[in-house]
Parts: sequence; C-alpha cells; structure tokens
Amino acid sequence: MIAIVDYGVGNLFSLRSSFAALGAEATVTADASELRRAEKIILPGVGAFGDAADKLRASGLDRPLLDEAASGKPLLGICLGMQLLFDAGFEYGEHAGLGLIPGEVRAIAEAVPPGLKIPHIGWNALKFRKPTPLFKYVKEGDCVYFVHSFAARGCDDYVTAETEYGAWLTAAVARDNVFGCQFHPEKSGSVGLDILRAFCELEGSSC
Ligand SMILES: NC(=O)CC[C@H](N)C(=O)O
Repeated sequence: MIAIVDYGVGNLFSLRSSFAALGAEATVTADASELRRAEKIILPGVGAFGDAADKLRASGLDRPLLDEAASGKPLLGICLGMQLLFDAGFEYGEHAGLGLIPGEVRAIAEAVPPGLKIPHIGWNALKFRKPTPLFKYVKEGDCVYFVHSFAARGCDDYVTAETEYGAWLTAAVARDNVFGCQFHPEKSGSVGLDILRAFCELEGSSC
C-alpha cells in the first residue's frame, strides 16, 4: 500500500487517480500509523514553502515521515512536497525543510534571464543527470508538466534530471530511498504514469 500524506496541502485527488490507473492501492492519510504500515510514501504539496512546512509540523506527521525515510522506505516528494525534502526554502522568508536532501529551494528568478515568464508553467523536457530507477520507463527528452516559481539549488550530487527554462533547473532528485520530482507526474500523462509505475516497483515490492 502507498500512503499519500494528507497534511492539508495537496494535489491528492489526481495522485490517487494516477495510482488507481496503475492498479496500485493508494490511500490518502493523515494517520501516522498508516505511514508506518505503508510500503511507500508520497509527500504531495502545492502552495508556499513556509505555509506547507508549518502545516506538516502542525499535523505531527513530520517525525513519522523522517523515521520512515530513515528506515529505508521509499519516499517520493512531488512539487512542493519535493521542495520540503531540502534543508531550507526561501519563499516569503527563510523556512526550514525536512533536511532529507542537502540543498536549498530558491526563486527561479534568481537563476534565469529577466523577462522570462514566472511561474514556469507547462510541459518541459527532461535532461538526465544521474541514473535513477524512477526513470526506468522514460527516456531523455520526454516532457513532463511543471508549475513552479522556485527550484532546488546546491544539490548537484542528488540531481537525477534537470529541465531547461532560461537556465538548467532541478527537475528531479534522489538520495538513496528518498526521491523528488519538481514536476507533477500525476499531470504528466503517460510519461508521468511511467514514473509512478517505476516508484511502485521499487525494491521489488508490488503496490
Ligand atoms: N505549484 C506550486 O504549488 C508551486 C510550489 C512553490 N511555491 C513554487 O513556486 O515552486
């Protein structure tokens, strides 16, 4: 079973639909014991970094999430959920993240030439940087759907894919059993489903 963490911030419905399309059992939950029971965990999220980090801590799910990640359970952060995996985010001030992946989340505007439309919204191609089991069914150049104004920086050792939007932006990361996608696999058609399918298949367990 896959647990989709419900901490009041998220694209939960479309994610559950994606797993249903894959024939995978996924449950939306705010219950720490379900996180412990789950084979894998999805940390979704939309909105602002600080608000989401506060809500996650207020929900009391941050500690169980860290414990499960430390135990080796596969964890996938999506969009803002991926950003929360890092040490800190700088959206409306500086906020602490979960610290599962070294790096910071900074405004795209700091990295790209002026005049580029921000948020970066739309389909963009993946450029692979490091091999990852999550991309076992997708190929370089495949397009996925982004909606973001911030992106992870200072995490080169963990970047599995980037996308070019005025500059090379972090699109996906991995550190051992902890994975992140800045794009929305659940809104990225068959390519996104193929990434979620690969997540389901991690460590040989079925969903
Ligand atoms: N789509 C979102 O919720 C965006 C998340 C984050 N605030 C960003 O702009 O990168």
